[in-house]
Amino acid sequence: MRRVAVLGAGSWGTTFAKVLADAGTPVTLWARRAEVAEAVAREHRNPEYLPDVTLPAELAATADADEALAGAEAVVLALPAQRLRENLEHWRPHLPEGVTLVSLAKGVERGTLLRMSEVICQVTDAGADRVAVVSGPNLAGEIAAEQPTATVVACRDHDRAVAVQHACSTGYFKPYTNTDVVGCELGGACKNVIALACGTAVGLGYGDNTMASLITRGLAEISRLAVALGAEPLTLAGLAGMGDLVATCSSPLSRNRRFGEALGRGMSVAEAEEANHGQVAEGVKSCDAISELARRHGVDTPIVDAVRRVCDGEVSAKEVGDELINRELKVE
Ligand SMILES: NC(=O)c1ccc[n+]([C@@H]2O[C@H](COP(=O)([O-])OP(=O)(O)OC[C@H]3O[C@@H](n4cnc5c(N)ncnc54)[C@H](O)[C@@H]3O)[C@@H](O)[C@H]2O)c1
Ligand SMILES: O=P(O)(O)OC[C@H](O)CO
Repeated sequence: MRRVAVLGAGSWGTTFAKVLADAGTPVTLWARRAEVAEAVAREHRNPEYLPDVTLPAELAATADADEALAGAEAVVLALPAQRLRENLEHWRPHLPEGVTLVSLAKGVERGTLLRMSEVICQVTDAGADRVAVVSGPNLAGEIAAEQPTATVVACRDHDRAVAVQHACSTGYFKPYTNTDVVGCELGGACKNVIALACGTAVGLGYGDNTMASLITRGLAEISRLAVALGAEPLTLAGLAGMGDLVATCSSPLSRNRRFGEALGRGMSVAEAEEANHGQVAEGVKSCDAISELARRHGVDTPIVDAVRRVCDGEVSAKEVGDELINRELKVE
C-alpha cells in the first residue's frame, strides 16, 4: 500500500501504526497532542500509552491531521467509539478520494445504536464496500512487544480487505480476511461487555468455572444478536468472536476486565474509571447501546443487560450475579 494514515495515538493506534511500519508500509500517525506526536517522531516512543516500547524509526508522526491524510491510500481510525463521529466530521473534507477507511474501534454508538462502520458510512458518504474493520484477540501491549497473534480484516470488498491484510502482515501479526463486517464488529463490541462481567466475577472472588460459564453464555448471546443483525454464525466462532472474547475475558491486561474487577470489589463506576488511569473501557460506554439494540431486535442478552444495570448504578455486582444464576431453567 502506498501510504497509510493512522488517526489516534492511544495504545492501539500507536501499536497498529508500529505493525504497519514493521510490515514495510509507509505510515503517518496522527496524535491529538503535539507533545505525543513529537515524542513518537523524534524519540520513537509514546511515553503515555506504550512507555516501554521503542517504535520503528520509519514511523512518522504529526499533530496535523491534514498532513497525515495527504496522499493516504487507507485511513485507519483509532479513536474510542463514542468519539469517532465528531472527529470524522472534522476530517471528512480532507479525506483523499476513494480512500479505504479502516475502523479499529470496538463499540456501538450511543443514541444512534450504529456500528462503527455505519457511523463512517453515514458521516463520509462512503459506500459500505470502502469500509474495513480490524478485530480479533489483539491486546495492544502484547502486540507492541511483538508477541504472535492473529486478527481479522473484514470488508465487504474482498480486494480491499486483502490490500489491508498485506499492509499489516508481519512476523508477529497474522491477519485473515472476512467479508462479514457485521459479525466482526459485533464480536468486538460485545466481548468488551462480557469481559466486564468476567472481571466483576473475579472481583467478587469467583473462579474459573464462573468465568468459563460467563464466556460461554456470553458467546451465545453475542452470536444470537449478531446473527439477528445479519452476521454469519461462523464468524462468531472465529478470531473476532470467540478468539477476542477469550483473550479479553482472561487477560489481566484488558481494560474492560480490570474495570469489571474494580466494580466487583465494590468500586463505583467513577472510582473504577480513575483506577483504569483514564484509559477507555469501551464496554462501559457501549453496554446501554448494545442492550437497547438487542431489545429492539427481540434478542435475549441477560449478561449484557446485567452489566448495563451495574454500570448505571441500578444494582450491585453481587445482586446481579445472584439474579443471573437464579434465572429460569432452560435448554442450552
Ligand atoms: N488497546 C487495545 O488493546 C485495543 C485493541 C483492539 C481494539 N481496541 C479498540 O481501539 C479503540 C481505541 O482504543 P485505544 O486502546 O487506542 O484507546 P486509548 O484509551 O489507549 O487511546 C485513545 C486515543 O484516543 C484519543 N482521544 C480520546 N478522546 C478523544 C477525542 N475526543 N478526540 C480525539 N481523540 C481522542 C486519545 O488522545 C488517545 O490517543 C477502542 O475502541 C478500543 O476498544 C483497543
Ligand atoms: O483492553 P481492552 O479490554 O479494551 O481490550 C483490548 C482488545 O480489544 C483485545 O482484543
